This record gives sequence, C-alpha cells and structure tokens, in this order.
Amino acid sequence: MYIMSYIYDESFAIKDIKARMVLDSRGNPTIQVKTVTEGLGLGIANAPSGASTGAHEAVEIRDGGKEFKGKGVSRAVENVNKVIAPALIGLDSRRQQLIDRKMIEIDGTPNKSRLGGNAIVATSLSVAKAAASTMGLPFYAYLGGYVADTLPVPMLNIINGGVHAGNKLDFQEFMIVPAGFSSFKEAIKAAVEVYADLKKILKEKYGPQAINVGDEGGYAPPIEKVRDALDILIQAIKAAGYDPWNQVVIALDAASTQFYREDKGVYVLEGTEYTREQLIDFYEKLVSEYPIVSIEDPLQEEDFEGFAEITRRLGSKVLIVGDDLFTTNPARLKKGIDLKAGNAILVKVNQVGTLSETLEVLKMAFTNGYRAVISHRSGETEDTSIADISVGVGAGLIKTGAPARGERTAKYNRLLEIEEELDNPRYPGFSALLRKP
Ligand SMILES: O=C(O)[C@@H](CO)OP(=O)(O)O
Ligand SMILES: [Mg+2]
Repeated sequence: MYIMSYIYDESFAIKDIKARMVLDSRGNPTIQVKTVTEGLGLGIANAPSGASTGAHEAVEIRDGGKEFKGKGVSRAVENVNKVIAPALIGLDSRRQQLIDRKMIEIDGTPNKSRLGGNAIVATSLSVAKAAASTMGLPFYAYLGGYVADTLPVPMLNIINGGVHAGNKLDFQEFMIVPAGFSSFKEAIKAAVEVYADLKKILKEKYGPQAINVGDEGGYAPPIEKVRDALDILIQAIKAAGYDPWNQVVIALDAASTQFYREDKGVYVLEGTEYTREQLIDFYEKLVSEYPIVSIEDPLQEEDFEGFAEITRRLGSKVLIVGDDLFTTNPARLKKGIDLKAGNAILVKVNQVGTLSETLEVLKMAFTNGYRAVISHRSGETEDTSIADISVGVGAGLIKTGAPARGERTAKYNRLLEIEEELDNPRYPGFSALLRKP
C-alpha cells in the first residue's frame, strides 16, 4: 500500500463502491454512487444532468433503446460496479487526485465517453465525501479546513425561459441576487419574499397559469420579452420591500447558444436577428437601465472573441460568466484567460467530470482574477455536494435555482445548516458590483 504524504491509516482505504439508479428532478434516471471506507466512512453522491449542455462537456452514458425512453443508466451503473470499483477498492480515499486520474486513465477518452461522465462524477464526489466522513468532518471542512467560513451569495433563478420552460422567453434564466445582506439566512429570507411577491404579481397580471414553474423552480409565465421579465422582477423586489440596486439585484443566463443560428451566424432574439455587435449593444443598454450584476453566456459557446469584446465593454460593471463557453474545462478556461474572454466562470463538477479537475479549474480562475459561480444543473437530485463545495472553496457565489422544488431547496437548506454550524460564518455579499441607478 501507498502511504506518501498521508499518515498511513487503514480506515481511509476504500472498502466498497456501489452504483445504482435513482431518478432526477425531470423524472429521468441518473446514477448514485456510495463509497464506504474501512473505517466505515460513507459518501453518497448523485450525478446531475443538464438540458442546455455545452458541446465540450463530459459525456453522459445513457442506454438508449426503449426502456426509460432511452435514458436508462444501467451501462453507467455497470461501469462503476464492474470497472471503476475494482480499480479503486483498497486505495486511500483521501488521494483524490490519484483516484480521479485513475478513472480518467481507464476511460481513455478526452470527454469521458467510455466510462461515462455521469459514472465518473458520482464516483469522484462519493469518494471525497467518504474520506470526509471517515475523518469525521463535514464535506466543506474536508475541502477547505477552518478557512472555509464563507457562505456564497446565491443567484436564484425565479423566472425560467429557454429550454427550461414552455414559454417564449429566449433568455434561459432571470435570477435575483440577494447581495446586500449580512448573513445567508437574511439573504434567503429576502429571496423567498421576492419569490412570493413575484407569484402574486404574475397571477394578477397574466392569470393563474403564469405561476406554473420551469425545471429550476422559477415561474414560467407567458412573457416573451426580456425587458418585460426584468420589469416584473424589479416590481417584485420593490413589492417585497427591498432596494433593487443595493439589496436584491439581478443576474441573467442568456444561454445564447440556444438562440444562435449557426448557419446564418446570427442570434434570433424575440423574433429579430442580431449580429454579435448588435447583441452586445442590447446587453449594454440593459446593464445601463437595470441593476444587472452578472450575465452568463451572453454569446454562443465558441465565440471567445465576442466574449473578449463584451468583457472589454461591460466587464468593469458586471460579471461576464462563461458556462457553455468554458464547460469547467481547464484548457478552455486557459484560452479564455489568454484572450481576456469573460471575467467569471460557471463551475459544474459534472461538466468536467471529476472533483480534482474542478478544483484545478477553480484554482486557475482565482489566480487569474476570475470569479467563480458554483452551479447546479437543470436536472438535479437531493444531493447537496455543491453547497459544501461552494463553502469549501470559498467561491463566494452559487447558482442553484428558485427557493422552491426540493432538489433546489436541498442546497439552500444545506447552506442554512452550514451557516449555523460555523463558529464565525461570513457573508461578504457582493458590494463590488452594486451600482447606483
Ligand atoms: O445553463 C445553465 O447554467 C444550467 C443550469 O442552470 O442549465 P443546464 O443544466 O440545463 O445546462
Ligand atoms: Mg448556463
């Protein structure tokens, strides 16, 4: 057995790894992995699943065929139980880099398509959580030690559009950001109150059908125009008694790859064609009129140059967040840094596929002055790993949906729990990006 820099302790050795199928929030099968150590530490993790996936993400393995409408995960489950588990059993669960590298090697593809990104991510996280459990530490403290004392500012997606909803909004996410508060609990309280007032306003204005929700728990009203959604958000923030420029501000995920027409090289927004330059002008106007602090994927996923241009123009005022652009991939982030494309990265563990690669991306982001938003997927489960990761790495920002639907509230509830658990919890908010009207 290896010992290396760790004090040898048999109790950290991986005793067993088992995968099984569970269901996600869209009713699709996904994979759950349980890791047990010799010291009876237990780590459980579920793979989430995206709908607006980036072209450069780690690939999920699905069975195809008739069962579960092709979405079954029995092949991915088998890959964990028959290929990954035998290779990892006996290894020290604390050696995350070695364990992740082993899986990457066995997989042997650049996008994890042989073993499956879903199989690998659930295993990677479950091993880390098993090591934490063996140590008797909460996962965030295992990752960050006692330095991990900072709760993230949440970005709560309360109006859903794009491929996450059955309405005609082209932008995918309209988020509220309770930035101007002194604790996470107060921030969540404000978000919940705005969410409740939004419901009332939408119902009055558009009728009861307007309060049906999308994949991430935000309302999916029959609104078609970006400005109408923004106006109603401002109305709800004010109705709840908060200042939309200083307390509860706004973030967007345009997810623009979804309304980009590659054949013509234009964006089709609200029925009108926009060139890249025209779309940047549109964002610039929005930023000058509304308390927007962050825009994710304003341009399509291959447009590093466009990202550099919009960052040059708006980056001193707002976060320009690369999600589909970077896909939590170190090589793509490096390219972004070199070109000054974006000033923030959306971080989804399952986009790259392992915890250690995720930590590598985060380190690269922070050392190069990029902000990082730890993020859920539109298809989620009750797994709360990302809440712990956001605190563990001190990310300062998390995006995990509306304050409704169990798979979203699980993360917020975990953060509330962490805030109570910490001796000296901090909630620095987001003052750097608050502006005057
Ligand atoms: O685009 C996004 O940021 C995510 C999460 O909100 O959506 P999906 O998981 O569908 O990629
Ligand atoms: Mg996105």
